[in-house]
Amino acid sequence: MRGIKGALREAWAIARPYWSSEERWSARALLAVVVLLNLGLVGMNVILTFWNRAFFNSLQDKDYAAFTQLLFLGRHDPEEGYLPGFCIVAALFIIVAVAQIYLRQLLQIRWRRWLTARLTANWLHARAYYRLSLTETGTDNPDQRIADDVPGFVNSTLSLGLGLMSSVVTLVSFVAVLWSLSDAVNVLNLPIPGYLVWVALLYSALGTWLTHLVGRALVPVSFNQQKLEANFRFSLVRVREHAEGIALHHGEAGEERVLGSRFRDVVANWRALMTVTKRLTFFTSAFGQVAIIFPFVVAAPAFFAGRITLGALTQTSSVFGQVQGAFSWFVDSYSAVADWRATVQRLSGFTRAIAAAEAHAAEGPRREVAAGPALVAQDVALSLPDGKPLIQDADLTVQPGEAVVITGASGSGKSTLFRALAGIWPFGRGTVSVPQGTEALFLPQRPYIPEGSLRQAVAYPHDPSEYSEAQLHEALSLAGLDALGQRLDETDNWERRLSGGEQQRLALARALLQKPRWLFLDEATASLDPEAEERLYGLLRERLPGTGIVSIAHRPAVAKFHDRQLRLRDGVLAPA
Ligand SMILES: Nc1ncnc2c1ncn2[C@@H]1O[C@H](COP(=O)(O)OP(=O)(O)OP(=O)(O)O)[C@@H](O)[C@H]1O
Repeated sequence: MRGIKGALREAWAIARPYWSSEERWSARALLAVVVLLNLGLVGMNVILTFWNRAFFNSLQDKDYAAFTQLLFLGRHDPEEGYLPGFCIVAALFIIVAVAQIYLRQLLQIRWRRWLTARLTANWLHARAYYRLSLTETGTDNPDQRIADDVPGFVNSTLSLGLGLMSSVVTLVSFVAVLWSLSDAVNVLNLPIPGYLVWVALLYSALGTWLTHLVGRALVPVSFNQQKLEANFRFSLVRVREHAEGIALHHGEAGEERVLGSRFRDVVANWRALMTVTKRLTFFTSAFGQVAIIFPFVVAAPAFFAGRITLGALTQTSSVFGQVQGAFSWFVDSYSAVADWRATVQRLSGFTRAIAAAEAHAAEGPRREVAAGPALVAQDVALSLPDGKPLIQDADLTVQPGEAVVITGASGSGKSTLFRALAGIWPFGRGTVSVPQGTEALFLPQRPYIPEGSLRQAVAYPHDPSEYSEAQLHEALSLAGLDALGQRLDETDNWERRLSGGEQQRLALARALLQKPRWLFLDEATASLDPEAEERLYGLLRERLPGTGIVSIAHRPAVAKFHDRQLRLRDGVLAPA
């Protein structure tokens, strides 16, 4: 119970912002209409049981006029009052059922749209996505949280909420009807008030309890099935993503073994699922069969004694069915509730992690506007996500047009310093001051190539329309990618299509095109052959004479294109 209370509180925390957002009035109005339509459906079900009674009475009485009236336009009975015809109720039922589902889906997509936009914005805002990728505190797959858990949360919250409401309303209204029918049906001539209600509730309670006993084994087994299927899919995806590595190692047999073992788990669990489902179906179908006849058996003595009509007998049966259906909703929904709780937990963990990342957003070396023309990093001390110090108070000043190379052993923290200079490393302190209005471009070892056309990839993150055709061609040609000049508008998975060296050339073309005032290169030419590396460094210096360059490089040949050389050793940045 406490678990449910906690889940409700967490769910409310996720849901509340939408229901009090700028869309609140349309959302609330839509929800109100959906609720009313739901209640309308329950109401029509009640009317249908009375209709059912009058209809069977007309059959028993061989009253053809009543029979046709009840089929079409309806009938006024001095005792029963007005009852609409079946055609009218059925038409109304169809319209309400369609409108209810349509508007509910509309509400679902609107809520999902709002929540997705908000979560995506928060995730991207203040670089929470980057901090989360560095620390990974229980937020394993943000993509899954946004793409799967948001619709899962919205859909199950609405369906469980509306299901609960209509089951309660159905239960209450049909119990009232059943109570009114109970007067004429009693045991051994002893009048027991609400006799049928007690029988129905006992029968439903017994049935749902037994269903629960038999069916509860299904929850962990089907949960496991989902997990095992996901593991199998994950292994398949790994083969696709690491196709080259596997092919180079001739690792097919090993992969087949892993895939086989994962799939054997899927099959074994499926067998368990089959066994539980078989047991459950035995029980539920037996119970379902008994349920058809049980209310007739209970009410039949009153019918044969002439105390109730055939219509009252069939009405008793259908009301009984409704009470039982509404009652069993509570038990049938427990696996849906368990899924919903898991979704709520994942989403609220994700939102908490984003909030924590946002709260720490101001941490790490500060970015400031420099007073002079130089780029200045001052007292930059960096640590790892776990707080372990990596670099002690580093200072670096780069004048416009000056080129500095930083070397250091592998793992000494060069890339981390590069991230700090870019202003994205969130662990540490110090300041990085960049002259006002100047642009800095950071090229890591593996350049980021966005989805889309090659034109967009070269201009990234700028709009390609900012550059002329000639400028784009020239930049590609200088970087040694002449052939790609003809394919500027081709949309492809360029990251996979281009070789490692070509991707680095593309990144250098970006620098030659965008002519930033500050250029940072972290092993950005490491995949090029030494001649190409030298030629491109020469070009950068020649074509971007006013640009301050900071390179991180291992190869000594690169050093000659720089004015100064620094070395990072034991956390200290000092002249080499
Ligand atoms: N997100 C992280 N979480 C934990 N440790 C990290 C993280 N990022 C980097 N490190 C650690 O920080 C140290 C410095 O890493 P960094 O990538 O800056 O080294 P580097 O000098 O650029 O090395 P290389 O020359 O091999 O590229 C390494 O020991 C690395 O394992």
